[in-house]
Amino acid sequence: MKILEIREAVASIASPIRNAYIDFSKMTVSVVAVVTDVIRDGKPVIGYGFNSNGRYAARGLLNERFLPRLREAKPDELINDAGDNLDLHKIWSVMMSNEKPGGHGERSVAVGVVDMAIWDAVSKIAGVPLYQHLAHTYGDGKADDSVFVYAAGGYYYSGKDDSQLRAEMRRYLDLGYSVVKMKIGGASLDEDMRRIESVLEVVGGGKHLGVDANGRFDLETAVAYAEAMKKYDLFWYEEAGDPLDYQLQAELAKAYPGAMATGEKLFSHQDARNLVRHGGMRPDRDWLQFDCVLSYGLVEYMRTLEAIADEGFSSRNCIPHGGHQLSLNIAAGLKLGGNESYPEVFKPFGGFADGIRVENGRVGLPDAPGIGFEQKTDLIKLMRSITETEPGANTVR
Ligand SMILES: O=C([O-])CC(=O)C(=O)O
Ligand SMILES: [Mg+2]
Repeated sequence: MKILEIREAVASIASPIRNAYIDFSKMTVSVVAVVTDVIRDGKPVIGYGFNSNGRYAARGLLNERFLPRLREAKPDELINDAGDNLDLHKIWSVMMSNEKPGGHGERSVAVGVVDMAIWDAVSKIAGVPLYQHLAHTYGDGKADDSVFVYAAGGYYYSGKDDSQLRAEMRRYLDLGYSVVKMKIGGASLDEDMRRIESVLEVVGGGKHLGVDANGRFDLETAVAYAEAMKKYDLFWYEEAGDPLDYQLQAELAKAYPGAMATGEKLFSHQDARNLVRHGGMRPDRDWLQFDCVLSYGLVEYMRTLEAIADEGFSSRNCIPHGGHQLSLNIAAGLKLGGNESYPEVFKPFGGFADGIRVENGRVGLPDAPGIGFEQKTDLIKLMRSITETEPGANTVR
């Protein structure tokens, strides 16, 4: 078997929302389609991938380095020994040939997009949903039947007041979520506490609310928020300071007895290992949010899971950033603590297969081969349409 073609396109996920650091008015994602010569149900198997959200499309890196390496490789450098499927680990090494270690930058995003598409193709060729493939190949053979998901939103945008924020959170509860998340750090401390208290009235207590500062605070501000929020006993306090400031995180742990969460902007297993070694994160209560697509894909994420295990953390400590179906499959197949979900933003890239409902804060997964994109009509339609145009003509829509 072989890869016949890899198509690349860029899609817009722009919206008027804002977190404490950026607005999303120009946000884009890369989409790739890996076309194989394997026929299933009378059609060639095509794997799809996209790069989560928050880091912009990686078009230059894909076209200058990572896709040419795959196109130039001999077919047997990319397939397994039996010759009947692609080999993710070999493909990863081909993409990363002639890349120095460290300084991960955003090449990890480009590699992650391709990695997602290959996992989709591999599980379609194997004829099973990816979560089952993962449970059989790397786990204990049995995937979780459902996954904890929380509703991320609570963004700032112009003209949004507390009653709109409360109404948004009520919609999430009505959809079946039991935990919601809102942004902090984009307003004054007093204003944010008012916003938090207003949401707490709706969700019924701190255990149902996480807050996310998106890395905005210095140590003094992070601790001031910690002091002010301690009494709420929140689900978690996310990304207080700069993602690479492990000392800040460790100091915060001393001031904040509640659960902390971070890691969405760490893009390699080495960075993840540094966080759990030096960031004061506590396996008995804290959460790790590495998003595999932003961080070299699932091949690397498995190394990350090993690295955190060496420091006393379990896969159940992980609730990845990004709200995409790849992490949902990983959560079920490799037994993570859950997954993020964005019921109202980053459409159609976030969300679940059509007809799958959230119940008591948990979702099931579709029973079809692959990641489940074909079972999410709006997403597959978009990914097909932008990757089926003439090469080079694929534009942001
Ligand atoms: O606002 C963002 O960039 C997304 C984010 O942090 C999250 O989902 O945790
Ligand atoms: Mg976040």
